[in-house]
Amino acid sequence: MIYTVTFNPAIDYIVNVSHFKTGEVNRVNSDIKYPGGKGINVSRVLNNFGVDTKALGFIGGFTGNFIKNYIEDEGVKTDFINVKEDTRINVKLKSNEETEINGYGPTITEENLNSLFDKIKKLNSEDILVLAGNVQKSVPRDIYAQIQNICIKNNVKVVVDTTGEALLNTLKNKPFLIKPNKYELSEMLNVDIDNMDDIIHYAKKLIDMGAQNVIISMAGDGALLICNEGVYKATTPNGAVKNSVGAGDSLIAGFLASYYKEEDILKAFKLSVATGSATAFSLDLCTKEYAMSLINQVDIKKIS
Ligand SMILES: Nc1ncnc2c1ncn2[C@@H]1O[C@H](COP(=O)(O)OP(=O)(O)OP(=O)(O)O)[C@@H](O)[C@H]1O
Ligand SMILES: O=P(O)(O)OC[C@@]1(O)O[C@H](CO)[C@@H](O)[C@@H]1O
Repeated sequence: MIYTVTFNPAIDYIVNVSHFKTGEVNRVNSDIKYPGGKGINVSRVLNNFGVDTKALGFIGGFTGNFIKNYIEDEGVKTDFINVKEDTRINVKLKSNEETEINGYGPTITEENLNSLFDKIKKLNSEDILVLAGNVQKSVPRDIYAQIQNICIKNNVKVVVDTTGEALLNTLKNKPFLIKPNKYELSEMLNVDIDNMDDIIHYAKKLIDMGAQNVIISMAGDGALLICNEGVYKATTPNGAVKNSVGAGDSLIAGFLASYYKEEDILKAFKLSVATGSATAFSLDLCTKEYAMSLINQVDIKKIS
């Protein structure tokens, strides 16, 4: 089973406004609410691919119930821990530019954390765990590293998709896969990144620091994979972007959907990029059929 943990789920409130202006009343052309949060997105796409997945994490209030009911109706298994405050609402404003306002999220208590640890202790070597998204300020900065320590004892592969210090803290525990985008790479290592050579150089540093496989996603410019066999670059398919929210999460889901069945890193990389793009070209997260229809447009080259 592929488990995901989302510490800070969200309702993604997507609003389309033509020519958004600050300081004025703007009327929306259309709006829609989706269950969101990075781990939840990974589970939703895995479920679309027919892969058995369970979403863990913390939800609260009417917003939390919306998420739970929506994804359970789609067929995603859930085992959330209820918290006292409401799950956040993240505003994704589509206008001439894309603007995001991500909420703070509910407080997580020590008791909440212990309940999560108890659930994670039950995973075994057949399972993969995805730790994805931002963790609230009430949670220790090394929480993902603490969870990895439980997983190491039970031989559970761990994928980490977060940023900054929280991600750096996990490297010593050898995560199976991490996926910073190029801006997150520059921010986490506190370096300027100007070109592809810089991206490769610093992505290799993440391998030296402990990551087993690193994907650097580069939106419309594709993605890089750094693994035992070398460095690979993937092109993206052509298409019109409708909503890129969750493209990175879809990339991880596509990777795992393939890897879980075939254990072939390069095949998994190919499907991952097709899946990320399929979501970028969709309003909601992508379907399996759409991702598969794009896979032949993904060209992978070994570049070192
Ligand atoms: N404009 C685009 N055209 C084609 N594919 C795209 C585009 N934007 C994203 N993708 C696909 O999605 C993948 C992930 O995108 P991106 O690098 O934006 O991830 P991210 O920053 O983690 O995204 P998010 O946080 O919004 O989920 C890319 O590697 C690519 O396959
Ligand atoms: O605030 P975080 O946890 O970093 O990101 C949360 C979020 O922006 O990530 C997902 C897209 O990747 C959205 O569904 C969600 O709103």
